[in-house]
Amino acid sequence: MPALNHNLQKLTGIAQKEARLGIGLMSGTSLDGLDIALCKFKGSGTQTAFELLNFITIPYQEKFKYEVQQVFAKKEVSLEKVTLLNAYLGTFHGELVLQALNEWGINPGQVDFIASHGQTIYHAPGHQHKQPGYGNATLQIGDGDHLAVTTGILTISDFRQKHIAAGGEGAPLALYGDVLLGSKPGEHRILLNIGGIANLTYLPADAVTEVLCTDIGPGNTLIDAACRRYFNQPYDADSQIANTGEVNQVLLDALLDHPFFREALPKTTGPELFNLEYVADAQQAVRLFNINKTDLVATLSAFTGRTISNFIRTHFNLPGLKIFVSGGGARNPYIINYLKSTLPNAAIADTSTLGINPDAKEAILFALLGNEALCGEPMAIGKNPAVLMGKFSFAG
Ligand SMILES: Nc1ncnc2c1ncn2[C@@H]1O[C@H](COP(=O)(O)OP(=O)(O)OP(=O)(O)O)[C@@H](O)[C@H]1O
Ligand SMILES: CC(=O)N[C@H]1[C@@H]2OC[C@@H](O2)[C@@H](O)[C@@H]1O[C@H](C)C(=O)O
Repeated sequence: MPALNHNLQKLTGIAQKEARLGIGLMSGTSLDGLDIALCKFKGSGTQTAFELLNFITIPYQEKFKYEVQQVFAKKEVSLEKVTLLNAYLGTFHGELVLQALNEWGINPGQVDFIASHGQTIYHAPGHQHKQPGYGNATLQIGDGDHLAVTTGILTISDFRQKHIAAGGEGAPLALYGDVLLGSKPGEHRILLNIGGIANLTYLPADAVTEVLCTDIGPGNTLIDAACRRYFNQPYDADSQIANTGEVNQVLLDALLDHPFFREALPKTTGPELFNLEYVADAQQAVRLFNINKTDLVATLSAFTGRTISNFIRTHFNLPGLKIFVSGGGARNPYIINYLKSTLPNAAIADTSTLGINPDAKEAILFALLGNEALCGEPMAIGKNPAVLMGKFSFAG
């Protein structure tokens, strides 16, 4: 039998190791920076033992954010810019990984794999694009080959395509990590992530078949967009703006009146739908042409709170429900207080009470998916695609 080439030999060696060091990378819809989580794994699937060794978010510079925004969540963009950014981002993320490893005093040679989400620039589930003849689609850029060659580390990337190929919408992938890291027999749990978009995984006390993972609607994306446009701030730090505004009930009702909220579950969305045009359309529908901008931020914050609490009350009105929050929205007091006051029967805490750093959770998820791609088996969870995801890029 011919010998395996050096890449396949190395790959097999990593998959068969007793313990693996993996880096998970997440660059979310908020475009705030690159989350880098260095994790140690033993085993896979339900036998996974995992430890977060280091975590950092390296913030993006304004110039870089501006470049990505040119091609982000827009129907028409420069194809040249997409092509340039696809390569640039892969190399850039690789450089940020090297920077983080240097700060942590770790030699890249010690790391077995990188699992990279890339940057979503367009998410197009069928219910949103409505183009006849086309199915669900999504596009993440930041090619894995560039990461692998820049760092010298085996890289696994582009996780969402397999999920779509196997019948999903390409998101949320949180499901696979949440089941492994967050389930507890005997407890009804919700793992709620409030990033640009809010999503949750419902983990019932016993039946894995009833696990549900879905996007809910906007998380911080509309609040951030209004803060950028009207206050020249990237976000509403500690809800300082929302807390001084008044919620406009008429606008809030108009924002809530959209077919997305009536779509079958599970469903996904993104800033392609939830953007300032969505807000302008809602204003138009109720002929509210002038609104004080502080009240607008309060109303958008209430919109996020209301969609999340409506969703949880409608689908999981259970005694003893425990909700664990992650993502930047866990640090938005307006949203968290809104949830606490409208879901009085649920215990709400952030995921640190589970030993999961709330800012690191999504980067950990991708590290975990990378570990599964290397040595796991497809997991059947309810009706979700039972597939291993990710494409392999070798350094040499
Ligand atoms: N102190 C704070 N006060 C209010 N909001 C905050 C605070 N810190 C972070 N945020 C919010 O969290 C956002 C970043 O969240 P996160 O990093 O979870 O998003 P993301 O990973 O890009 O999103 P997604 O999960 O949708 O891809 C910021 O843009 C801001 O809206
Ligand atoms: C297409 C895409 O990038 N979706 C993200 C986004 O951010 C939150 C929400 O929308 C979620 O569906 C998803 O990310 C997480 C990591 C997921 O797939 O679980």
